[in-house]
Amino acid sequence: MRLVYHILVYVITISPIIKCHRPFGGHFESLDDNNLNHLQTEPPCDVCPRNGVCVPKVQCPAHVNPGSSNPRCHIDGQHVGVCCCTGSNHFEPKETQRVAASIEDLNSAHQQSKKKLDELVKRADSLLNEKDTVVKESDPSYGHHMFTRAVGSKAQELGRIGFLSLLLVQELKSREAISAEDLGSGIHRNAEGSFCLPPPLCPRKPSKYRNLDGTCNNSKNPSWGAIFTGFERLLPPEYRDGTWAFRLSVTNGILPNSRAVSNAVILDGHYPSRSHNAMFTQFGQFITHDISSGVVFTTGNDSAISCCSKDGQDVLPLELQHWACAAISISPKDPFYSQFNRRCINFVRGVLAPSHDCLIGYAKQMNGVSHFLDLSHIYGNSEEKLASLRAPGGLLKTFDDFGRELPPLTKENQCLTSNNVSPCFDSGDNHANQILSLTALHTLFTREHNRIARALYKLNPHLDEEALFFETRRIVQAEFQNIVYKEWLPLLIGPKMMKMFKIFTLDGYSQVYDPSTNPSITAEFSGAAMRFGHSIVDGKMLVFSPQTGSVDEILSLPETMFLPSRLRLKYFLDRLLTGMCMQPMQNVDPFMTSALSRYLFRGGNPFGHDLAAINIQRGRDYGLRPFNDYRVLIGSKPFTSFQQFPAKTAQRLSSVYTHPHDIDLWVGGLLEKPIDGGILGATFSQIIGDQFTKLKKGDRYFYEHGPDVNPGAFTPSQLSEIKKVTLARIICDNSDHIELLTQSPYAFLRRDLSGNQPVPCDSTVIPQMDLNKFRDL
Ligand code: HEM
Ligand SMILES: [Ca+2]
Repeated sequence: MRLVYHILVYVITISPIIKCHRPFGGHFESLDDNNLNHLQTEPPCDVCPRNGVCVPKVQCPAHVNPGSSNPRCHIDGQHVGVCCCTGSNHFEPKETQRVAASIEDLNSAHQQSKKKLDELVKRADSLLNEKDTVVKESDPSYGHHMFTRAVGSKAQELGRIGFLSLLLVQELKSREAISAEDLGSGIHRNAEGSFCLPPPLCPRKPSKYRNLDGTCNNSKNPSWGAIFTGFERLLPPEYRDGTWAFRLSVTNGILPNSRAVSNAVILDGHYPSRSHNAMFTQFGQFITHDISSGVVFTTGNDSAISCCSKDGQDVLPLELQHWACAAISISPKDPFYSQFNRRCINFVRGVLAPSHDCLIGYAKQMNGVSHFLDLSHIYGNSEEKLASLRAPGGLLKTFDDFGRELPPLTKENQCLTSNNVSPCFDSGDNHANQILSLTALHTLFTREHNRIARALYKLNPHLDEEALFFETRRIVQAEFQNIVYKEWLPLLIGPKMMKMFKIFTLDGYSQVYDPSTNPSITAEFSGAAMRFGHSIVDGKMLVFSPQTGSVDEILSLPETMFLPSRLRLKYFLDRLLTGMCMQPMQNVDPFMTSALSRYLFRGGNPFGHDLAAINIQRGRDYGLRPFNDYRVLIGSKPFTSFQQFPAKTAQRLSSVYTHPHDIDLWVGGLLEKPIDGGILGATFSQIIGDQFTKLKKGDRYFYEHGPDVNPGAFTPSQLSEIKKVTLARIICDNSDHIELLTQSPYAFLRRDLSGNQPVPCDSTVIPQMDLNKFRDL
């Protein structure tokens, strides 16, 4: 119990109060917060001038601009931040209006860009007749396609409009009708409406339940957080041309090849965590799938674009490449792929989102799910999808496998094999089959919905089916948010960050809803920071029988991808859940299992994809700035010499990168030492802390917000019941109870930690929510 107690105390401890000694000016001893190396010489002070608000540095990007003066301050009298008057804007507001392009320029550029798009589409369609331009289903790249495609055709349709906006910007830029600063700030008024979308129509009286697609959450900005909108940015992108082209090295040459960086810096290794378990890892991916899903371009007939030829033996010649191709070439000396004669990793660029506000600028990549934590991967993002998932009685459809409820079956091509014996499961996002442990979480939350719906019906027989379904959804969404903020996130970023971002879960309603906070996922979060998760995946999956007390199976990861049929075995779910809670997570470090860096989605092949190379390339696709820029954003020092890294790391980095300033964000973030009480370095911690702050402050329907702001608010007594729910309770209530009859109370920590030994599921140590508080809804 003692170790768990310490970890939890960690999570809720208040760090010592830093006193504000003097007003601005003068010197002070460095307040090195373990990893928050503050650079300025100003002492912090409690009161911000010019009505500024004291925020963590990551939330005030304008502070990095030359000439900006954001004095340091104490957040809550305890943590060091900066006084901010610019919010999440990248630039200080200008006193003079910028000169916009003339209407004539805009109109003619508009015509030109439409013509260009037509030509590009025609050319792309004609490529379909050529050999090797579409990915074969047997190729590892096909698994990647299955993972990055959106539900339905709307993403690609809207992506065309987003792409048209980009062509317009590029045309304006070639005419010098748009300034670099306009591109950087991403704002420039559009001339004609067809580039942008009408705002979503919202009822005057807001609904008690969130919209499925995330629209109408914010009454002034109803598209904020909606599906198919763009990722926002902490810092403006770094594109070579200011719009979409991959960035260059500081030396003006091209950046090192993404596969070469993966080979040199991201190694395979086994470094198990002493505290966190594989359930923590899996829940991270489950959270990700709710809030972030980049979509990549497909061909006109929605097939997977291939940028490689002859089964990956080469990169396609330029004249045969789709405009969205950014293939990663592989060196003939590659230590792994060379033995299979592979010289090319397929890579297709992310779809661009059209804007809702008719403002254009640099490319913004599209999110293919609602940005909010609303279990959209369970319920879907549209009426049609939800209709296909619903069953009578306020329930979600399930597949009754001899009395065991599994997610419903799908005939869509989402698995490597699919027939009556080897089922393939449906979900809100079509990604549930990616890995068995993910399918297990989909199973738990689908069952939780049905468990609550049945119980609510007994308490509220008057409720019609519609109300029963949506009341249940509201409760399950709240349980999920509670687990994310109360259990999972503190174990990720640690108590200091939770405190600094003010996202601790306290009793009662929270008072932090802020209608000026845009909840959207940032490109930095999606394209790099949250991908820390790829480093904590173990190449093996433990299946453990609690009944016999022995390991039942150790599955190698590739065997668990898009092959969910094991879940049909009577004992499997209980044994898998037990194994996930027992097995350690891998540490966050520059090590990644070769199951992801060499064998990803291998199917029947002796090799697979390299997820590390893909992450690096995706960061460049998204225009993420170098790692150093984000270090400066959070108040840490940039790296100016490779010698500042440990010797071996320095040698690996310098074998590929020309200068430390070129290091990609995902790579650099994994190299940082974890901060106190957390498992991530300072840069990833702050990018992720900022994101989860936005997802709370900018979500009107957040479960803790009270009736003054939240149309779906719970009563105080209902809220305190929801706050009792832990993942351990969800596991206990929804496993098969064939072998899993006990569970560790802290489901994200290893079962072998003292104090976390399994207790019977009806033990009060794993509290239950009293649904009686939901009578008379
Ligand atoms: C076996 C486990 C996993 C596999 C096979 C996997 C695979 C993938 C793949 C193929 C992509 C798309 C890459 C691209 O084209 O850019 C992706 C994206 C991503 N993954 Fe994972 N992943 C796994 C686990 C995780 C975990 C544990 C986390 C977090 C804790 C995570 C976070 C992310 C994020 C944030 C993205 C970007 C999502 C987006 O497109 O917006 N993944 N992953
Ligand atoms: Ca969502």
